[in-house]
Amino acid sequence: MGANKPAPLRVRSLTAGRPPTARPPKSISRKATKRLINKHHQLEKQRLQAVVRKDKAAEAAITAEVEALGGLARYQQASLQGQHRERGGDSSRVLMQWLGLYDAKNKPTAATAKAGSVGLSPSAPLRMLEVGALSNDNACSISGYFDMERIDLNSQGPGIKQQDFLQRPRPRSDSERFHIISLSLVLNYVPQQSDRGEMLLRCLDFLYEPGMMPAQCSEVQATVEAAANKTVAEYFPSVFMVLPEPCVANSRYLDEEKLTTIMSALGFDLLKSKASQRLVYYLWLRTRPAPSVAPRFPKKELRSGPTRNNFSIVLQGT
Ligand SMILES: C[S@@+](CC[C@H](N)C(=O)[O-])C[C@H]1O[C@@H](n2cnc3c(N)ncnc32)[C@H](O)[C@@H]1O
Repeated sequence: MGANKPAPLRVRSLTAGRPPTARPPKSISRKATKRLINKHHQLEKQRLQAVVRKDKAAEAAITAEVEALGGLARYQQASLQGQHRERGGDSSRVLMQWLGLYDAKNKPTAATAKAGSVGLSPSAPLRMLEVGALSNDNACSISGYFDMERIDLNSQGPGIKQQDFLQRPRPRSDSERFHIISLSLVLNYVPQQSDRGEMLLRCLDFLYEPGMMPAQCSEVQATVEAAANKTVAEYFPSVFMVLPEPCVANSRYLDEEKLTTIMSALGFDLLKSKASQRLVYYLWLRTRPAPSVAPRFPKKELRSGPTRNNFSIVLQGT
C-alpha cells in the first residue's frame, strides 16, 4: 500500500549545504580527542619529513591519511573540545586574569562585564591578533576590551580570516600593528622548527614598538587602567604564548631558560607565567626594539634521555 507514493520533499535546513566546518562539531570522547590530536601531530611531522626527503609518494599517502581522519577541520574540532575538557575553558581566560580583567575565580570583573555588555569592541583601542583562532567567542573576544583580528590556516567560520601568519603581508604602518599577539597552542602545531622561530620573529613586525603605541584616550582605556590598576604600557606590546607543558619541561632542545633567552634576544621580558598540569602560559612584554641583526639559535641538545621529546625552536639568523 502506497508503494508508489512519491517520497515527500524533505525540507533541508540552511546549514545542510554548508561545508562541514560550519556545522556544530560532533562530540567525541576525551580519549578519542586526545588520540586524534596526537595522531594528527604525528602525521604532520611525517608529512614534513617526506617533503624534506622529496618523497612524493610518502607525502601523498600521509596526506590521504590526514584527510581520512577528517583533515585540519576535524583536528580543530578536537582541539576545541579539548579546550573545554582539559582546561576548563579557553586559554585566553588566563590572559584576562593576568590583565586584571577576570577575578581569581576566572570570572569577569564588574568592570569587564560592563565593557562587554556595552559592546565596546568596535572602538576598543587594544588591538589583538589571534593567530590560530578556533572561535570568535573566547574570553578576550567577548570582553569588549579588544579589537580582534583572528586568523587561522583553516577558518572555522565568520570572524576568522583564513590566512597563514607566515605569509601575512607585513604591515605598512602602525594602523596594521597590534598591542598583543596571541600564539595559543600554535607554535607546537607548526611542523618545522625554523618556522616556529620565524613566527616569533614575525611578531616583531606586527607588534607596536615599545613606547610607540598610538595615543589611547577612550573610555575603554580608562576602564582597563581602573580594572587592572596598571597602565597599558605595563602589559603591551606583548605576546601571549601557550604551549603543551612537555614542549618546555621535557624537550631535549628547549627548556624555559632557553625560551627566555630566545625571547630576550628578540626584545621581550617575561612578565607573567603559569603552568597547569598540561599547559604552560607566558606573557612576554616587548621592552626593547627589534634587534638590528636577526639572532641565531640553532638546535642544540640541552638534556638527553630516552623519554624526552624533540620539540625545538630554531632561529636561523641573518
Ligand atoms: C591546536 S589549534 C589551537 C587553537 C587555539 N588557539 C587554542 O588555544 O586552543 C592550532 C591552530 O593553529 C593554526 N595554525 C597553525 N599554524 C598557523 C599559521 N602559520 N597561521 C595561522 N594559523 C596557524 C592551526 O590551523 C590550528 O587551527
